[in-house]
Amino acid sequence: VSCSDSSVECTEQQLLKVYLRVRPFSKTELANNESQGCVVIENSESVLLQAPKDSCTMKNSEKGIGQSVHRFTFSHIFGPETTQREFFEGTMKCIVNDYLDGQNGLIFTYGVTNAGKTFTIQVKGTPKDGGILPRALDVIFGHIMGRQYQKMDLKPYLSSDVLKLDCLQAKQEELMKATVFATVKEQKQKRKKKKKKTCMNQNSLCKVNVQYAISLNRERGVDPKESIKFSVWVSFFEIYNEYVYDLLDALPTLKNQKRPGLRICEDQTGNSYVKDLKWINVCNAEEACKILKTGNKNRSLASTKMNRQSSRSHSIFSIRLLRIGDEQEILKVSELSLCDLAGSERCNKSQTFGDRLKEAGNINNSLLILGKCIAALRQSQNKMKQNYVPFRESKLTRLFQAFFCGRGKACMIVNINQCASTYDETLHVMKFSAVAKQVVQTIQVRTFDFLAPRQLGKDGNGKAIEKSKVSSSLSIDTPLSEEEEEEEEEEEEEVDVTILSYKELLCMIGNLKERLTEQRQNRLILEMEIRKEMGEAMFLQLMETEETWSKRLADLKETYEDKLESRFEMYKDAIKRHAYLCAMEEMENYVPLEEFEAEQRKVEERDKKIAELEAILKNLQIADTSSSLGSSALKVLESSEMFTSNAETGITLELKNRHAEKDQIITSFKSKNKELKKNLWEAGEIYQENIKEIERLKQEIVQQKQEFESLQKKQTSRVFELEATVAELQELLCASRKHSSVSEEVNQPKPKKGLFANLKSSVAGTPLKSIRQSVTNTPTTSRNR
Ligand SMILES: Nc1ncnc2c1ncn2[C@@H]1O[C@H](COP(=O)(O)OP(=O)(O)OP(=O)(O)O)[C@@H](O)[C@H]1O
Repeated sequence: VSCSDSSVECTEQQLLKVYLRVRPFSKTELANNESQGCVVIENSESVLLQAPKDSCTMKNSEKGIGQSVHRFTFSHIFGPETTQREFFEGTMKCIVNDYLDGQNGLIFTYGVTNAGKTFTIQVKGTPKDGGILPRALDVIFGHIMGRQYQKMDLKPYLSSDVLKLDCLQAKQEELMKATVFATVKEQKQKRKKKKKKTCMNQNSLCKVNVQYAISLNRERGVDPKESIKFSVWVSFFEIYNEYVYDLLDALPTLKNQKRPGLRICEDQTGNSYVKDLKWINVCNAEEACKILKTGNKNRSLASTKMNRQSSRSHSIFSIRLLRIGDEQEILKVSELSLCDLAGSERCNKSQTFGDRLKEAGNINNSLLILGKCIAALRQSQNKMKQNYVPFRESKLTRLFQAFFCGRGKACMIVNINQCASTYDETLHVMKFSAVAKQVVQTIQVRTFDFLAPRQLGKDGNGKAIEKSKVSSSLSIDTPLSEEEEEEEEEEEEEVDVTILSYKELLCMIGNLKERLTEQRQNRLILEMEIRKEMGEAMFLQLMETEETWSKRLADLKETYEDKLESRFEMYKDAIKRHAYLCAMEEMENYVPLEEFEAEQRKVEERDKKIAELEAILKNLQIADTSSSLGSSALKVLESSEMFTSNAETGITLELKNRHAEKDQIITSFKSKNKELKKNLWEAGEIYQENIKEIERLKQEIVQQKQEFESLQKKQTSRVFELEATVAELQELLCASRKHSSVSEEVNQPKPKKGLFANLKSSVAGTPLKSIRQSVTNTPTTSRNR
């Protein structure tokens, strides 16, 4: 603790208290095998988180990214068996005590949906087992018991001031309170039976808690006869989709009517407050609980996959305690705020769509900014220099800003469940809280004189109050249209200038200028940090996406492979069937390769024989041989045909045997078959040609025979002619010889004359022997003749 002036200001530095509460398993969770030993509480300050098999963390650690086991330390850890009372005493006692001494306090619960945040703060379940809020109320009212300020003319105003109300305004306050309670009554009448039971429970709870409060007061050494009076005021609002709504405003009855949104402003001290928020004066814990109930009724709840009654907004219940002196002077105003943050679940896990998706986006965004603020606060401590803290980026952090900047004590309650299915989210929450735990808070210890609240109204700025009241009534009664709301948002000034004097305005401008320069300087650093953070977040997201896609890819590959395989089998069968049918159809024409080759050889042989035949036929002189050759060629052809038909029967058998094993050969055989057919056709052609040739040769033989015979006849007739000529010549010769012998005897030989004389000389020139020889060359038959 460091004090600059002990009577005026003291500052205290302490680490932000972060408590962990582990929720027990529900029956359904146990049945769903959610209990996989993910959360192991080592001792009251340390917990071990072990990644279950199917979590992203485990998969990443298997890839070498990150670890599967994480250890976290907290200010205190409360196990699943911890009762509500034990939890309250372990966490809230100190804060509530400080609050009663005039210190501000903020408690916020953080955790995934269904982790027990609302259970921890409020009265979910049985009323006997109330959370920290009803218990804190009991302690507060126990503390001020018998010392309550009975009137309603001193009302909290702005962030920490008090407004002095006149009679009429005080009456209006009473009326407003009655209106709020009337809605509870209406509800009560509807469920009379249930109400009786609840009231009894609440009464019994109150009795128990009042006794408990008295004992606490005794512990704290409170004097019940102290002259100071107390006035307690409560408010309850929610931040839903970055809009602030008063939960004590009745919900619009008309369907298209919009809920009036409230604005966050800053007063002259720079502290944020919700403008026009309803503050209700409560006399006891029961009344405060009624307010809580009314607000809960108007709260944005929805049934998500993970929680049937999930809070979709951040709700803040605030209790302002006015310490009033003997002369109605305000000595102190302290505020205790309990914030039930919406679940920090991820969209895919909770299967959010439409409105739920938008809500989740806004919830995650404001929680992200809260995380950024906490990280920035921690960094500025480490670097020992002022760091830009983005408080103003979300409504939630704007309201929390004062608590982190010394206006009071903040404490964080981290709620987790032990379910394996939400492990990754739980780990994220734990990492967030690990950063938060390192934040050092600088708390201004408020002494009696320090920052005494301003009392406005009767002796203060009456004009400002009037204005405020007018705007308040306007804001509450007239719902703004969407455009108007947007316009207002744009025009919105952070400070409610209506309450400031000219000097204050100048001062504020100066402050703003300073802040602007500071912010400009910090902007570059912030940008770098954001880039880094974004990079890290994107890397993680990319890793997750890659993993999901690679998994999907593998699955797809597998299914396609299966499909392809089955389709391939199908096609194979179809081809087999088709080939079989084709083969059956073409069975008669089918000739195996060996047979085809044998046939080819035969065709070649036949060609040879035909060639020989042709050679023989050319020799026209040997007619008999040629005719016999022709017949033998015919026989050869006939035998080849017979051979082919025999081969065909063999082929059919062969095909049947081979068909099953050699599907692939079918195609090649088909082509060969075609070739064979072609060859056979060619062979047939040749065969036909040969037959024609043989016919032609036969005709030629007959023709030549005829010519030969006619030639023979001509020769014979020629021989006869020659023989006749010879006979004539012989006669002539004889006659000439006789004549020559007579003339020799009588006269001198006479000279040769005319044809006869020439013939005689030629016969005399040609020896008789050669003539006879030519005659002997003629056939014997003709010679005989
Ligand atoms: N410590 C506990 N002991 C027994 N039951 C618990 C405890 N904490 C929570 N539960 C039960 O768990 C369920 C979820 O709790 P709760 O609604 O408080 O979660 P939440 O974190 O507020 O969820 P959301 O963020 O969605 O509003 C409730 O049924 C509640 O009764």
